[in-house]
Amino acid sequence: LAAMNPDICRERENATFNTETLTNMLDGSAEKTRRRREIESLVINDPDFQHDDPNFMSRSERYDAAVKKSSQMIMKLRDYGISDPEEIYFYKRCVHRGFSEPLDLHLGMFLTTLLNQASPTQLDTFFTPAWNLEIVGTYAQTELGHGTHIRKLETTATYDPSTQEFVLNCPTVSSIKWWPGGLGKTSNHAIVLAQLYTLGKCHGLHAFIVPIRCMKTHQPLPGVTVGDIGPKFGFEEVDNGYLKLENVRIPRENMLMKYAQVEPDGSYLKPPSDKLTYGTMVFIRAMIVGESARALSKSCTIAIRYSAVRHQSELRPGEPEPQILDYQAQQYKLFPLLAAAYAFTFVGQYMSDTYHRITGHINQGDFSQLPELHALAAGLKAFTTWTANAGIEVCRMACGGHGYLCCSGLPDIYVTFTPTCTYEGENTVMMLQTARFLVKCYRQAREGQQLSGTVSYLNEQQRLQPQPVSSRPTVVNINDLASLVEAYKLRAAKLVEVAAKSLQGELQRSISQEDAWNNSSIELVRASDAHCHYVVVELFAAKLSEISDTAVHSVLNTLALLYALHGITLNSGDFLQAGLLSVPQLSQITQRIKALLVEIRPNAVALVDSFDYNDEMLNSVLGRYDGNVYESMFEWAKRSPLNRTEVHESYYKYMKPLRSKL
Ligand SMILES: CCCCCCCC/C=C\CCCCCCCCCCCCC/C=C/C(=O)SCCNC(=O)CCNC(=O)[C@H](O)C(C)(C)COP(=O)(O)OP(=O)(O)OC[C@H]1O[C@@H](n2cnc3c(N)ncnc32)[C@H](O)[C@@H]1OP(=O)(O)O
Ligand SMILES: Cc1cc2nc3c(=O)[nH]c(=O)nc-3n(C[C@H](O)[C@H](O)[C@H](O)COP(=O)(O)OP(=O)(O)OC[C@H]3O[C@@H](n4cnc5c(N)ncnc54)[C@H](O)[C@@H]3O)c2cc1C
Repeated sequence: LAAMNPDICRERENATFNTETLTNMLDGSAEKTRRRREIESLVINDPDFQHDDPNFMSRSERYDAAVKKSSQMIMKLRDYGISDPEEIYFYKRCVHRGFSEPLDLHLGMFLTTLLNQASPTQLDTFFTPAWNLEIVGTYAQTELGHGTHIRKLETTATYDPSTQEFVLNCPTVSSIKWWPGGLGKTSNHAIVLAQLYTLGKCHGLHAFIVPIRCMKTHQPLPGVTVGDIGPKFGFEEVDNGYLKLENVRIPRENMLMKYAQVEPDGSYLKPPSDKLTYGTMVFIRAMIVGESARALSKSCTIAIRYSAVRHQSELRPGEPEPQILDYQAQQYKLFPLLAAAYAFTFVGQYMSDTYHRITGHINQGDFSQLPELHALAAGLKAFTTWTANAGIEVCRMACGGHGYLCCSGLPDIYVTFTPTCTYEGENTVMMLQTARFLVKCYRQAREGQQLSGTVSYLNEQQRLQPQPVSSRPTVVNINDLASLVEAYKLRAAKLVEVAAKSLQGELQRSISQEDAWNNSSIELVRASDAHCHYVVVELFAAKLSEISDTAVHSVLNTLALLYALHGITLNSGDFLQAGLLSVPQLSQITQRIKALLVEIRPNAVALVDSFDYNDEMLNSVLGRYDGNVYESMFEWAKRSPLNRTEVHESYYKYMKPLRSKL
């Protein structure tokens, strides 16, 4: 066993707080940490889950290995009696080392849609076989022609009362289902989103359980054309697929009927809200917020540990080369991202709690908070994925050339994470959904309604009327987190107002509501962004009040200040324009940020250690806990398939003959 790298040892010795205390806080409690580690070690010590490096495998081999692991995973979850969704998720993440896998859509969307949208009778019929993996399903909504504007999806489900069946059709090329994970080769069923026609009338999108492959032979059923859509930017383990349905008949009982129903005679019963069909997307959007935190915290772990062991260039003449983590510019790249990773972890927990709380009410028949849940999940999904996506790339470049190697782990994190900006609702489109809610709330507040929840600040609009900057006291105290939260809130209020006024101005030019909306999109997206930024800063600050350990409190307070101040510098125009900040304060903020970087520096490694990614999960030579990066990089390179023979066959085939010809 190689000794621990001395630099990284020193970093750990210099930390001012106990990493285990912080890990427990991130997990929720010491018991939760213990259980998570227990589950992870079940996987790590399991010989069935030892695997070849996917970087040295073809796509087909990678898919094969992933299906093998997924199948074993299902058996083992059963054997160990792990059935809590959160614990399944820990286990799954560890088995697949953070990669997406062929059963994701089955576990994340097929089962969830069943649970939320099937009637009790349908649950009896479908849930147990799906839980036992006899039924393997996916969520087939997107078509070649439409991903975003789902009201225009073209797949139809037409009810035939004579046989009490639905007849499903993809009538055009653009109506072919395209993208669903696990659809190409793995699934034998799909939840298909289709336009429901009954008694000659279209009732919009509804969800149907459609068998697509024979349960015995796994061959596609008659009328079903199904396959893999081909290699992608990443997601190599996943068989994202296409599906064309031609006169495929399914029983009436296969339409999910918890809310909307079609009676045997074809009459249609409306759901209490037609947005309930979109519920699974809200669930995954809420989950993605936590994924942003994970992707960013992993990337920071790799880049910060590596920066602690990497020495480069000369800082002071005659002295040894410093750790690259000592460069202010390096700290300025990484520490705000570290702060964001912490912020998003707390926001992810909040989003998950909020989802479960409001879904609880929905299940009791109270739909009043659905619009806020939708707006929050959509906005925070977009806000956090955009930041994390850009942040992963910053971390990669902060590792210099070695960050470009697959063994750094960073390319895989990036290609696996980046589609979260697109799937489950393209980010710009999601920001515009949040803006729609904000503008509505703004108008309600103007009409005198009292708003509650995350938008309650819009109640204070009278107080926020524009005043000349000079006549108004400067709002921000840059050393006080509560004051920074207030500034973010006022910025959000201001930008919501700017967006609402833009709409109003456009409408006064007597153009249509829709054109006014399109002509105000830039303001609308900015308003949502400011709203989400406020929510994140507010939640980070609120989290601090729950921390009793003074050492941990102190270091997280520093991170929260850095997160808030750095966000102000990135958006200084907004704060200046709104009169929330003065020009001299901007340079004070820069000075304050520099001081915060210095404060964080001795704790940087401990702060990433606290995320508690074991080496198997991190899968990065640069992010290794022991810091022995060069040795393991050399070992990894030796295993490259090109090195299997000393002389590659291409030499004999092309180079050698060429030489004799010249
Ligand atoms: C024993 C216990 C068992 C437990 C088992 C539990 C199961 C789990 C088990 C284990 C857990 C393990 C976990 C496994 C991990 C799994 C990992 C999962 C990985 C997932 C990978 C995902 C891959 C990707 C999938 C996809 O991408 S699916 C497709 C997603 N597609 C979209 O998101 C489409 C985006 N478009 C839209 O959402 C909409 O069309 C729109 C653009 C938002 C709306 O357009 P518009 O035309 O305006 O819509 P309208 O219909 O007119 O509605 C306007 C109106 O509605 C409101 N609205 C809109 N959306 C919603 C919503 N979702 N909810 C509520 N309200 C909504 C909108 O605000 C408007 O309201 P107003 O009119 O009032 O203003
Ligand atoms: C890896 C991956 C996995 C996926 N898995 C699934 C799955 O399992 N099941 C499934 O059903 N789907 C899946 N999808 C599809 C995914 O949900 C869609 O790609 C996504 O919803 C975006 O839709 P789109 O591709 O039609 O983009 P488009 O809507 O065509 O977006 C293109 C551009 O147009 C802009 N735009 C579109 N509408 C508006 C608007 N109203 N206002 C302003 N700008 C607009 C967007 O901002 C974007 O810049 C997956 C996609 C990927 C990449």
